[in-house]
Amino acid sequence: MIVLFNCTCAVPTTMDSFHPVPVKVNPDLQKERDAALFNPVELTYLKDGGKDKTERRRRCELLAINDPDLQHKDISFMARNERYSNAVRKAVIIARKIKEHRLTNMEEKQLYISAATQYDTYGFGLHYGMFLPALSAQCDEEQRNYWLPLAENLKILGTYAQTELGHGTFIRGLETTAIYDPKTEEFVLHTPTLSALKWWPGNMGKTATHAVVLAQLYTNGKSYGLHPFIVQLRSLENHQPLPGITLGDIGPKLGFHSFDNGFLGFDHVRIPRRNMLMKYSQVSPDGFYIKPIHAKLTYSTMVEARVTLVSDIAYSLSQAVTIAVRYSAVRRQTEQIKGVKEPQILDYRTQQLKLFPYLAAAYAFTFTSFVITGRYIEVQNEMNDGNMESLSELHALSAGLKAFTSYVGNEGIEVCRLSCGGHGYSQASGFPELYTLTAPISTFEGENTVMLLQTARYLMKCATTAKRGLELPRFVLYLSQRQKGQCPARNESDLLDHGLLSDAFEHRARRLVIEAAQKMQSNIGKGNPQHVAWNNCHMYLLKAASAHCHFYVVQTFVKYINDTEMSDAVRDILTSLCQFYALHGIWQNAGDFLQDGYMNGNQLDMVQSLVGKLLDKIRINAVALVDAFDFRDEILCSKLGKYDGNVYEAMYEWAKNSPLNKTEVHDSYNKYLRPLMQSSKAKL
Ligand SMILES: CCCCCCCCCCC/C=C/C(=O)SCCNC(=O)CCNC(=O)[C@H](O)C(C)(C)COP(=O)(O)OP(=O)(O)OC[C@H]1O[C@@H](n2cnc3c(N)ncnc32)[C@H](O)[C@@H]1OP(=O)(O)O
Ligand SMILES: Cc1cc2nc3c(=O)[nH]c(=O)nc-3n(C[C@H](O)[C@H](O)[C@H](O)COP(=O)(O)OP(=O)(O)OC[C@H]3O[C@@H](n4cnc5c(N)ncnc54)[C@H](O)[C@@H]3O)c2cc1C
Repeated sequence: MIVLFNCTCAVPTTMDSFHPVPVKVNPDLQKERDAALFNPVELTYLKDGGKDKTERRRRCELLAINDPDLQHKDISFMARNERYSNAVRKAVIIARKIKEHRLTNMEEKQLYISAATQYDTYGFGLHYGMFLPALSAQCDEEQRNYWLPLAENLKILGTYAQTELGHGTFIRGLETTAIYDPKTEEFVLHTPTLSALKWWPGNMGKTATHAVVLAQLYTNGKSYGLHPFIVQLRSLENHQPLPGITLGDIGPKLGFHSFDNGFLGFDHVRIPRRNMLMKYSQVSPDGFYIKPIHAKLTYSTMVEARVTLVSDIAYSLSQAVTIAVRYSAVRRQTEQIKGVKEPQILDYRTQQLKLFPYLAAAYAFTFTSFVITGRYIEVQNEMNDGNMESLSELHALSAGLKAFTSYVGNEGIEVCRLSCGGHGYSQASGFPELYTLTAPISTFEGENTVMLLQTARYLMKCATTAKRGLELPRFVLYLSQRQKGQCPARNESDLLDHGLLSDAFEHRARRLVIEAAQKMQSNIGKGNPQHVAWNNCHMYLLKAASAHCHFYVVQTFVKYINDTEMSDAVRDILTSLCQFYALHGIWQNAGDFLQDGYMNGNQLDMVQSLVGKLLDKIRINAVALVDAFDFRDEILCSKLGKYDGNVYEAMYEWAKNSPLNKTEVHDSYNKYLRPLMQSSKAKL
């Protein structure tokens, strides 16, 4: 370890940190760092997967942060047009620099991109995020050889065009048609109605030259459902839309201001037969259809994206708690004893109760993202060998976790913003961008309620399988085990046991899944058709899916601590954080644990008391816990969350840059105010 800080206060911090040496660290923040009971760098290494990986990440980030070509004024001071243009400019530079820096590894590229884009969207987000993955997953060998080099070398720029104006969730109901014409060996793409216009695809409004378009396939007069097609949208010479194609931007949104989400219509546009992506299903030249080995393989791009979003949410929530915890350490408010300095707001129990559940969740989701990413890779390998057995499991897991984590993540970011009082509302805080960037994750890649219902659908099947005594996949194996009676905790120390806490969430999940299955059965027993019974049982199904995901996260957190090598000090704080995550979850959902008598009032009292006690353990380490996320100021983009804690100086400097401050007297004074105030009527 090296001594890095040459600060004006107390003892220099020994931290293997890559933050630049600040001239002066806010003394309150320094005091927090000095008091921490573990070394945050150790936790950084753990989170990154080892010291080497941390160093590599930091190198990639610095390459972007220190690059003069990637600098620009704060996006908060840009209008939409300028933001879009800036995002495209940067995307082009990023592409060039990735080559120059020889960043060939996917992880390194992503790290570089995320540091270079900071808290804005990436101008080629859909190209890399969905277009390339869709091509990789859905092209056959020959198509891959043709399209991938073009896409990878940015000779074409792509998007993923699935959603329509009238249809987003229910994709079987999409209206865009692709009718095969064997005479010319072409598909004819057509938008039959207004509601069939493709609507929302990112980078489609102004940027993309190509799209993977999801359309209803017809051949030999028969409909075969949704299939992916690669379609050229714009000329590669002058970027004009091609004949028969209508394109545009859908207008400003809640956020994503630099993104050109677009609309797209086809008027009998012809594409070659081989533009249907044919890895899983094919149409022969004479129009014969060959079906895929699994009906839902067309949806695989969405599964991949949902897995990635769990990591994105963990990352955004980590940023939000970093800002809020650091700010809460430097912000002082409300004199308690006359003449004595106002306390740090982080000392208020209510502030801790706002922030620490999300601090714990940020870690829980980070570890969960490791596990689901690992599982995704395993299943992908199985599928590459032609084994589709685990696809349903992966779909249920990724859909549920994407929904569960993004609900909590969105809520957490908003709570963090509120916890910063008025300054949280300023763009200087970073929250408006962070919130609006993360908010649509609850909607895109599958609306959250719908995704939880998909998980519930899978769990209902598993409940039936379990009842029949048949084998279940590992992550739902608990459904085939018997309920364990009552929670055995006799005192507070019992309730700190990770095994006991995990069992409590397991019990709750199993009970709610079985209850939902019974409600479904009794609804169907009353003569209701399946879809009516399903709708009647929505409230049980949603709760069951959510409880299942909650259990999965708690179990993963526990397992991570048990299975990972770490120092005693880090183990100690992660243990407290995990206990807090679980106990707070029980406290917040007390009804579920009391409803069937699994826990009693006395145990709940102990849970609540422990939540209070753990606040102290986390309080002393809170700043170190957020430091361990290791966000540089240039990446956090928040004046409230600055590493040196010099918040007020930073806010004042930032405000001076507001375009309204360019002139001392604004134009509107001469145009409107002066005539008003100097008119005879306005005289007092
Ligand atoms: C922090 C910063 C982040 C910055 C990010 C910047 C970049 C921004 C990028 C944003 C990009 C956004 C892109 C998009 O949004 S693309 C569009 C995404 N759209 C969706 O996700 C649509 C959601 N709808 C669906 O997935 C399906 O229609 C739905 C699953 C809801 C229903 O499908 P369907 O009606 O066909 O299915 P059924 O309900 O009848 O079920 C039939 C069986 O199929 C199983 N199933 C469903 N989906 C899958 C799947 N993906 N894989 C495997 N199996 C699946 C389902 O469980 C049923 O199985 P059983 O019959 O066995 O029960
Ligand atoms: C920022 C952003 C970027 C996007 N980028 C893309 C993109 O690049 N490409 C693309 O193709 N699409 C994109 N989308 C579209 C996105 O995928 C859809 O908006 C999303 O899938 C939700 O579908 P929807 O809008 O039809 O919602 P709806 O389904 O209309 O949802 C509205 C309400 O109906 C409820 N509901 C719907 N169906 C059911 C059901 N079966 N049971 C119970 N409740 C139900 C939902 O829970 C919700 O409360 C993007 C969207 C956003 C916001």
